[in-house]
Amino acid sequence: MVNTPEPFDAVMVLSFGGPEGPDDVRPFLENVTRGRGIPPERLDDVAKHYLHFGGVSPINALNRALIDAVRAEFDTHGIDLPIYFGNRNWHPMVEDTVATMRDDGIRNALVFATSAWGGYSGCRQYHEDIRRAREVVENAPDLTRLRQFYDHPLFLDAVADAVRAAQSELPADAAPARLVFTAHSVPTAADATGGPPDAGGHLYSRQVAEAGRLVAGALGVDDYDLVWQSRSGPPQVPWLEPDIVDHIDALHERGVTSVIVVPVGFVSDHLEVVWDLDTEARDRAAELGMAFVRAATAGTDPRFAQMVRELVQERLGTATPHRRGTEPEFGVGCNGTLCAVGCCEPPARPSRPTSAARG
Ligand SMILES: CC1=C(CCC(=O)O)c2cc3nc(cc4[nH]c(cc5[nH]c(cc1n2)c(C)c5CCC(=O)O)c(CCC(=O)O)c4C)C(CCC(=O)O)=C3C
Ligand SMILES: [Fe+2]
Repeated sequence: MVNTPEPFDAVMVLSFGGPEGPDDVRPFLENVTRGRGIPPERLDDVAKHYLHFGGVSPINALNRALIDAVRAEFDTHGIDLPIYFGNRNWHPMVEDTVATMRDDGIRNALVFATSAWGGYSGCRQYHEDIRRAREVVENAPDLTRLRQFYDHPLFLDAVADAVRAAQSELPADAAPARLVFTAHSVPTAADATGGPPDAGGHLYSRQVAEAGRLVAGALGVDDYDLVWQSRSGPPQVPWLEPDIVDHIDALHERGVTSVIVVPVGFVSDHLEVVWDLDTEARDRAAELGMAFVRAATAGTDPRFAQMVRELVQERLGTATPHRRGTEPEFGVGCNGTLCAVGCCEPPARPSRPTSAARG
């Protein structure tokens, strides 16, 4: 008997997860930072950011809206696959979702992870989530991750249009705005090991840089900045810099009076965007008398759901892959298999400082 592979029979949207009420905040943060050497002071701080918004991160609602939009895309394109939702750090947890899929008779699903990027946090960790869920769920379906999409034209076009919209929101008398792309910082050691061992490293920061370059190019801008945000971890551990807030200071010192911040590193307006940019960075710009507009994220643009549909169609063999970048693109894997042995190796975790060491 010929062993033909089973057809794909479902799609799972796999994301980070976020709290949906004040009581969720602490247990959510414990899940995120388990064993990661994040100082307790940082956690207290981040908890305050969440509690400032009633303990609700926008991320789950945004993912549910994305799933509705992808459902509509599937329906108009005759793609008859159910869509499931699972998270790494908060309910619906990926383990529970995979159990539900198994109970529904799903055998071979595609997985759309909501990060565009390679690297440990954006890519490998989603493979680890898939592997962990399949380990705890007996008779779990096969789960094949879709590719990284940092340079997908529909993603880049959505970001470019968000910048155009931001430009039109600037006060009429503002000077032409400096374009500043921003993405989540990661430890420089983690960035260095990003990608397969023989591919030169720094996959995450290279892809972010290329996405920024492609968006700026589409806008005809050749002088812009790329900065980082939302660093955590102990201060002695180096993370990608400069930080967005420090960069606003630096721009002010150089006489820049108007800025558009483009959170290209984030697919939707989750907490790092609404706190670190819309609160901290915006307040600093206001103190300095700078005009400040934050461009929208791509996740709610209809093109983003179209892109998810296209990525699925690529795997169904009904669409050709579209991409604009030249950086290598990885991320595909079945059942938690990495792109290559040792791909995106996490750095050694710094141990938590003891209370004695903290004084
Ligand atoms: C590269 C990257 C992305 C983009 C790729 C992707 O989208 O996956 C991302 C996304 C996100 N990060 C998020 C939240 C958090 N990240 C943390 C901590 C960390 N992030 C890191 C990196 C990234 N993170 C790293 C290296 C750490 C240090 C600890 C560790 O090595 O893992 C912490 C702990 C507290 C803190 O220190 O801030 C929180 C609460 C949320 C949800 C927000 C919401 O609730 O709306 C989202 C989408
Ligand atoms: Fe994060």
